[in-house]
Amino acid sequence: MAVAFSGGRDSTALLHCVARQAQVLNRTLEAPVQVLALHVHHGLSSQADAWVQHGQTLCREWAAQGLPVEFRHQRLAGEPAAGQSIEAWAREGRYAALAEMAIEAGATLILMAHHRRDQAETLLLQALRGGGVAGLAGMPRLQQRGGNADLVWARPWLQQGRETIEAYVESQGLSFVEDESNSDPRYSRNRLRMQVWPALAEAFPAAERSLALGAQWAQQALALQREMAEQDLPGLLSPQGLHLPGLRALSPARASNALRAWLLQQTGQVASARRVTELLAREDVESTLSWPCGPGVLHLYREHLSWQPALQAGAPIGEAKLLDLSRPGVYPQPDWSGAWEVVAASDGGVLAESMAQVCMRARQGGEQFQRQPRAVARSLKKAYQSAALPAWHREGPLLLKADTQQVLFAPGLGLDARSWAPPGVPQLQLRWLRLGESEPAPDA
Ligand SMILES: Nc1ncnc2c1ncn2[C@@H]1O[C@H](COP(=O)(O)OP(=O)(O)OP(=O)(O)O)[C@@H](O)[C@H]1O
Repeated sequence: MAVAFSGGRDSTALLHCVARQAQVLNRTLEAPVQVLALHVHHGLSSQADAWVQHGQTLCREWAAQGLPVEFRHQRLAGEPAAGQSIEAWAREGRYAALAEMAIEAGATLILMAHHRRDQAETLLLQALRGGGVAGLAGMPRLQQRGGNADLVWARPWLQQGRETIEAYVESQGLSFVEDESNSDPRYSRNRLRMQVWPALAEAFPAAERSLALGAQWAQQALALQREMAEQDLPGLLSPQGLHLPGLRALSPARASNALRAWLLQQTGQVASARRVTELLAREDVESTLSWPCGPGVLHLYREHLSWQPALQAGAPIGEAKLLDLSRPGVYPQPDWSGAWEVVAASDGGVLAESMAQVCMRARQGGEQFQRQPRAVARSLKKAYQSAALPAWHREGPLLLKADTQQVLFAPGLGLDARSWAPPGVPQLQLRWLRLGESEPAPDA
């Protein structure tokens, strides 16, 4: 068993409490329980090394006093992706690191020290962001994450008042660290804690308890929503996708619920309220339409919605790869869910020898592209902007000359004019085909 141990007051109390119970249990158990204290160093605070040190020392002292506790830690590598908040990056990295440490040590249960005040704050913050039932449900007591069925995450103190934990820490004389970022007003939770909570608790003394109860009701409502979607979706799904008129035949609330559940299953992301409302209100269900949606593209075709993951420019899809495309044929590229089609032509193409050694890779930024022979090469980004190509028409890898890394072919734009062969001489035309497409992609 493991405790996610930040070194802060609450997880110090939880770790101590669990270790004491394990100590008592171990007197009667044949195979003694060892409590792992798992700490994540986010690499964000100048204090973080000292927190690791503190955790290590504390656990050693407790072990010396007979508590069955062992400290482990992991430092996060990398940094937030473009557009990702530091908080989200740290949270994701923390959960991944905790899971990795637990699995490595053979633990199947990780306890976290969130308590009733944390739950009340979560509900309030979600409400203030306009969150739906899933947000208002706050944090679950038990959960599995990332499809890993071997690991259970538990919050045993979710019904525990903050004061009780404070009293425990004091009575046991526990030392803990204070994270200076907990008073940084740039974080909404801190603003809520510092500016709103004191006034709220004074005006409504039962606020913490009542809000935590509200989260419990929302958890029930969330379970009902999920059950409803499980009942409604199978009848609406076929190999063509989700039948939009069938969906709209349901009551508005059920239709919206089923659509949101399906979009979440497909994209792994919560759909925006605007997207859901707009899809359900569409009259032109016979039209062929596509929208960027989460990490992919949502298509409407013959009354059915389907979703395809996009291979985004710059995404880490495989390594750069050297190819010989100097002969006509189809060259599947499973990493990219597509294939190169090379056909013999007498104009609009590139000389076969230029295709004997080409480099295929994702966009990295900084590439140049020339659209016309008498134009100048300019940034690929600008070329895309002026071509006003929707993102999903830019799918597929770049092809570059292997020696100079000059772009030969860009998805959606086609061949770079610097490589065009003179008309009339034998040459090759190139197309990027997406898997499952009978028609060529509009690059050609
Ligand atoms: N760096 C970390 N390493 C391990 N677990 C962590 C870390 N940060 C947070 N946790 C876990 O997530 C819970 C909630 O996180 P939160 O950021 O509210 O904690 P905190 O204020 O840093 O510390 P505490 O909850 O211990 O007072 C913690 O109680 C702990 O179980």
